[in-house]
Amino acid sequence: MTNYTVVIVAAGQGKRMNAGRNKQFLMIGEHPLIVHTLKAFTEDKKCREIILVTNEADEKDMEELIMRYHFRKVRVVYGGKERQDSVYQGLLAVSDPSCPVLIHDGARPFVKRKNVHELVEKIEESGAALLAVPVTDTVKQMKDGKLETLNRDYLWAAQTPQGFSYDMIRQAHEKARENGFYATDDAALAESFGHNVSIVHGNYDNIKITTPEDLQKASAYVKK
Ligand SMILES: Nc1ccn([C@@H]2O[C@H](COP(=O)(O)OP(=O)(O)OP(=O)(O)O)[C@@H](O)[C@H]2O)c(=O)n1
Ligand SMILES: C[C@](O)(CO)[C@H](O)COP(=O)(O)O
Repeated sequence: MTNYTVVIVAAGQGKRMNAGRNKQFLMIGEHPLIVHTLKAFTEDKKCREIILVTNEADEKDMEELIMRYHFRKVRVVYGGKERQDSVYQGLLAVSDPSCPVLIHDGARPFVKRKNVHELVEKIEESGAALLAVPVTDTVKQMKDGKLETLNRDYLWAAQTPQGFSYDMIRQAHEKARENGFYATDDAALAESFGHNVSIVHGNYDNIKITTPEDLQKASAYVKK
């Protein structure tokens, strides 16, 4: 398996967490959220470079964490208004465009190395892939007053990391910026650019910490 780069986006506001500060610094067990996420990659020999995208206001605290935990291979850059803008800033900072690039939410601390490696192998085969899990609820679509039940056999919940060959995802981001197109994940940009994106079956533990309830679940998970 080849080496890879990861862009970790952590420049959000954490509004739905309502903690009065960026949720990335909230404690899960003994460590801040973002430290759990960083460790998933700093401890992986296949990960060559980590671009950590942060807010200007959080830069000092992020640098302090990086020093305290002796994290190597991490470079900090500033993000943008939307998640997609932050990813783009991260992509601009990547040193080696010949490696596949993974894009990961700082807010997903429990990604498993096995899944990351399966993802990188799939990107080597097909150029673009994401971790996702089959949806377990019945999903309804309400549009123009009409309710429809979507066929669950075809539905997957998208997670991160999502990974791509560097040139392809950078071009997809640039095209989206030209057209003012915003999507909630990076795979959607590759799809809109006409690329096939493969799914790698992820893990239900790879949750995104979005609300106070997620933080409680995460704390229970690390205790276990
Ligand atoms: N302008 C932004 C917005 C989001 N993110 C990052 O994208 C990930 C997924 O976003 P989300 O969970 O929505 O985080 P927040 O934007 O912080 O939360 P909220 O939407 O509740 O404000 C997070 O790691 C977040 O820090 C980012 O880097 N830059
Ligand atoms: C990219 C993502 O994690 C896929 O599930 C998700 O869309 C990002 O979260 P947001 O709340 O849409 O920023």
